[in-house]
Formats: sequence, C-alpha cells, structure tokens
Amino acid sequence: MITIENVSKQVENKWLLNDVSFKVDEGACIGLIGPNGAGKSTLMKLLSGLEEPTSGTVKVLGKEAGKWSVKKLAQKVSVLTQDGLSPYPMTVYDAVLMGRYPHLSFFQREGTEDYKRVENVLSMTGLDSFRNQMLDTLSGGERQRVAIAKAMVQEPEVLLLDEPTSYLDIGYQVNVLNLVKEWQNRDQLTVLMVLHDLNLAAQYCDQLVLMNNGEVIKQGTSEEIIEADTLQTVYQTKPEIIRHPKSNIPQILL
Ligand SMILES: Nc1ncnc2c1ncn2[C@@H]1O[C@H](COP(=O)(O)OP(=O)(O)OP(=O)(O)O)[C@@H](O)[C@H]1O
Repeated sequence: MITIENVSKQVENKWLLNDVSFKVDEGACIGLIGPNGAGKSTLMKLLSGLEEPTSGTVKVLGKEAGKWSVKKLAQKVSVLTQDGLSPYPMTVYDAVLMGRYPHLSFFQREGTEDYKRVENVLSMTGLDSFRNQMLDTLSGGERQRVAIAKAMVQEPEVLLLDEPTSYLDIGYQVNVLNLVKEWQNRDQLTVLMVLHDLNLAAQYCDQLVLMNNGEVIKQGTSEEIIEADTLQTVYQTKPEIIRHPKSNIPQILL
C-alpha cells in the first residue's frame, strides 16, 4: 500500500511537487498520467527512496520510503524504469537471477529455490529461448521483458513502473501490460505506473491520477478522467472520446 500525504518537493527555487496527496490500496493498479514535466518521475523517485520530499510524507507499506533500509526496500518494492537493466555484459538468465539478490545475505549464494523461481518466471515471460543471449544483443521489447522478469523473481509487494511501454511496438505493449495485470491479480500486487498512453492507462488501471505542474488535478476511474474537457485543461488539446467496442472503456482519438 502506498500513501502520499501533502507532499511537496523543492529543488533550488523550483517547486517540482506541490501538496500532492493520493493513495494506492493494496492490490490496486493506479496509473499516473499527465503532460511532460508534470512531476510524475519526481514522485516515483520519492517512492523508491532515492530522494526525500521537502515536506509531507511518502509511505510505502506503512513506513516512510526514506526510512526503509536499501535492502529491505529492495525486497518489498520493485522499480522498473525505461531501461533499468545492468550495463555490464551478462546473459538474460544472470540478469533475471539478479532479481533474487535482495533476498540473499552478503556471502550467501543462490540456492535451489532461487533457480526454481527463475525457471518459472523465464517460462511465464516467454524468455526461455533467450536465456543464454547477452543483454546487449536484445531488442528494446525483449530487454523490457527481461526487466519485468527480474522484477518478478524479486517477488515484491509493490511494483513501480515508469513508462514501461515506451519504445515498444503495440504487440509488446499489450504483452508487457498483460504480464503486469496477471501478476497483480495473482499475487495481490500493488502497482503504480506512469503511462503517457492514455488509452492503455484507461484499459489497464483501476484508477487514474492526473497530474499537471506538480499538482494532482483529479483522481478517479477512467470514466471520470478520460473526459474531453478535463484532458484539455492539462494537455492543451481537446481529444475526441469514443468507447472501446469490446470493453466500453473510454478511449481518445486525436
Ligand atoms: N533536479 C532538478 N532540478 C531542477 N528541475 C528539475 C529537477 N528534476 C526535475 N526537474 C523539473 O521538474 C519538473 C518535473 O519533472 P518530472 O521528470 O518529474 O516530470 P514528468 O512528469 O516525469 O515528465 P515526463 O512526462 O516528461 O517524463 C520538470 O519541469 C523538470 O524540468
């Protein structure tokens, strides 16, 4: 569970976040949307304990993000950025196995259970045939799947995703988000993800938080947020809203 209460963040003379408050309940998937520079990544940095708020509190699983030890936080929270994989040369298998490291003590080697988890996840993510391929030879979409697989073997309670689908073709976009959704439903995972694609956000998230200029403009269901006038106020363009023919979820046309 995530609680963000009256959070502001100042860097030099600039306010990057201004009195931001919202909650992500256990097992829910919330989409963070808003134009460039709205403050979405800044908020993700506070949640992953990389930075501290200037005022207000950011709590993850009931404890302030900055107060978790690095190791404990890594056991509980997985952060997936656009390309968060190791820059060092290694195989897909070794990169995914690294997801177990937060659960091992300093001198402890991986054991049978860790290897079993990796095998499971490689098959779930369709990466079996890539296991011996070097990371730097993978396509963008394949790398993103490896990053998800690494996060899965980590077995976190909270998953933070910053733009998990950018640079992915439509097949991989759906593939990656379906993986996250299945995982959320199977393990009661709590998910907060930044998405620029409003149609995907409306389809995959239980609720959306719309940000602009460091503030939360509105939080609600896709019915409440994917609405022409609301979107125009922050994106400076008025989209046409239509209904998805199968799910009836509101979708935008530009
Ligand atoms: N260290 C910093 N010093 C000064 N300004 C910063 C710093 N970090 C971020 N900003 C500014 O804060 C604002 C919010 O940035 P942030 O990256 O959080 O936006 P975002 O919503 O993630 O945008 P995008 O969708 O473009 O990724 C931007 O105007 C950015 O220039």
